[in-house]
Amino acid sequence: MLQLQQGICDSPLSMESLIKSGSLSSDDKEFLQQFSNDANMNAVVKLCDILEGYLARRVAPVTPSALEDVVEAYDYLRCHPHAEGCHELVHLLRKPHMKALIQCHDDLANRTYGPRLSPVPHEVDEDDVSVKIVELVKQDEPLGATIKINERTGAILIARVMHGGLADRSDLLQAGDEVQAVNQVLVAGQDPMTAIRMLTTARGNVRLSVLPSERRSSSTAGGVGSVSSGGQQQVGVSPATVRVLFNYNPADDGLIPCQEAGLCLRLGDILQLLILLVTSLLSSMLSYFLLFVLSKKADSSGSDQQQPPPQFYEELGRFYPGQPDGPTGSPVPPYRPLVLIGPSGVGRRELARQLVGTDREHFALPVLVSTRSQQRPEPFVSLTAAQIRALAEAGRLAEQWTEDGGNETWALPVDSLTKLLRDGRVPVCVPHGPPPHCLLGLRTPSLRAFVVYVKPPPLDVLRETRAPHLLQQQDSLYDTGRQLTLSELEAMVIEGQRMESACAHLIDFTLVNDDLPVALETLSELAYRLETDFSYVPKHWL
Ligand SMILES: Nc1ncnc2c1ncn2[C@@H]1O[C@H](COP(=O)(O)OP(=O)(O)OP(=O)(O)O)[C@@H](O)[C@H]1O
Repeated sequence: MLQLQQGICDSPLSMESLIKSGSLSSDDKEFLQQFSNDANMNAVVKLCDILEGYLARRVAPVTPSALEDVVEAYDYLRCHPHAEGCHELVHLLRKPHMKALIQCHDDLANRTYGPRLSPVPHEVDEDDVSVKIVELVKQDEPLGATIKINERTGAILIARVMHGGLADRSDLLQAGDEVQAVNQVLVAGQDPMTAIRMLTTARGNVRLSVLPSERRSSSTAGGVGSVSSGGQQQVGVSPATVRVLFNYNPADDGLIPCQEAGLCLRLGDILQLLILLVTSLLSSMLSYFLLFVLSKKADSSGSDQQQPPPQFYEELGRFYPGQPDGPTGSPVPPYRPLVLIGPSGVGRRELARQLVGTDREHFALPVLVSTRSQQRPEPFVSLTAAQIRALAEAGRLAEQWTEDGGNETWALPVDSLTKLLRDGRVPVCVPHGPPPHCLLGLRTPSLRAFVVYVKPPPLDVLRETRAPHLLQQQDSLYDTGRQLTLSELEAMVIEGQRMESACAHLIDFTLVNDDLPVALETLSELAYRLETDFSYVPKHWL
């Protein structure tokens, strides 16, 4: 039907001339006459004209990275909740389908809906002699592979195979294969543009003569320490992301074989390990690195510190990856509870209270349960000891402790946190006990708590910022009910150092609490950014 309409649009006179020609019977002529006079038919033809005109127009995206701009605007508005009209916009931008729409825009603008390229290989083997004949059936779609020229030999090589493209689907071509001929026309030694032209213009059955790369056989052999024909040792480490648990500067290390090639590591950094082709120098560097890591492990295993299990990390998607497990089946925003740890008196409660005060619709202190019956400033739900015990036995408590000489049992129920998360709010928790124990029920795959270590500043800054006369002046501002003695400040610094080194593997962010308003602003920015940026979590949480 469309083709017929298109034919009519293309040649408006052809119908007329057909009717006038003597080749049609009178019935056919009458039918065509009625057909061409029909109002609906004319409307359809007009519609075709309009659509054709519209399709001929090129629509260009205003920006290729709308998501970035939106995230920036979202962050800004979240940190400035009092700006006029921002509330509604934040609410709108928070919606998962809004993100999907913007992401879709960017995908179209960047044409990322097509197949993705696999990484460029570093080396190509050239010693093979067996020729492989590959036959592909190619219509209008591209080959799905890029080629490059080996400058030394002039060989035309497959540089990359696009994921999901024709070459990839055929499973017959591999990065590193040398293309010798296309449809029996030799390309070896020719200008790569000629080869590209031949590959792009060829249609139907395309026959390629290729010298296979050895990469395929060596990579499928896999395994640690397999040796390829090039004499290079291939380490069978799959790409992995790990977290650095200690500071390391190669310049301070007298044992490293090549200091210039050493990596500066900072505690908490995320390292991505890729598959390596290891030359002898790199091999010795890697062995050194592994020995170094092992000796670090051995160093600390002598102490009473709890050893973290070896853990790989994974990127957590940003900006509403959306988990379809909301109460109504709708996606839940990817909020994570914020957990503040730190030595006693460092200001965790103060920061938590103030953060919640900046945006009560978004942040909340989780409701505790207790056997206590009288009220306290912080809200809690009174339960019997048996009820709390039942929750503990069912694994529904993130933390439990006693107060008043063991007379009162207190607990943080997991449900209190999940309820807030489901309501689209971020729970801000201040665990009662010391880490790492207090984090066991919070750093779980379902809660994925983000741990902020509130670090005391150096003693002189502590003395300055927590001086009694300052506290009195700031009473109204900070609601400070507690004055710390000098010995408490000293103990805070020592305890802070111990906690930081014992829990390094559990800390996601270190916040120095020197100036309270500055620390609060950093915490608030971090909390909002966490919702829009990538972050790393242990792989087994996902
Ligand atoms: N940066 C700061 N400058 C000045 N005073 C501060 C600062 N941070 C916290 N404070 C004050 O220090 C006191 C202790 O803070 P807070 O009660 O929050 O500590 P905490 O870490 O929760 O300790 P604990 O775990 O023992 O309850 C409070 O009076 C608080 O107002």
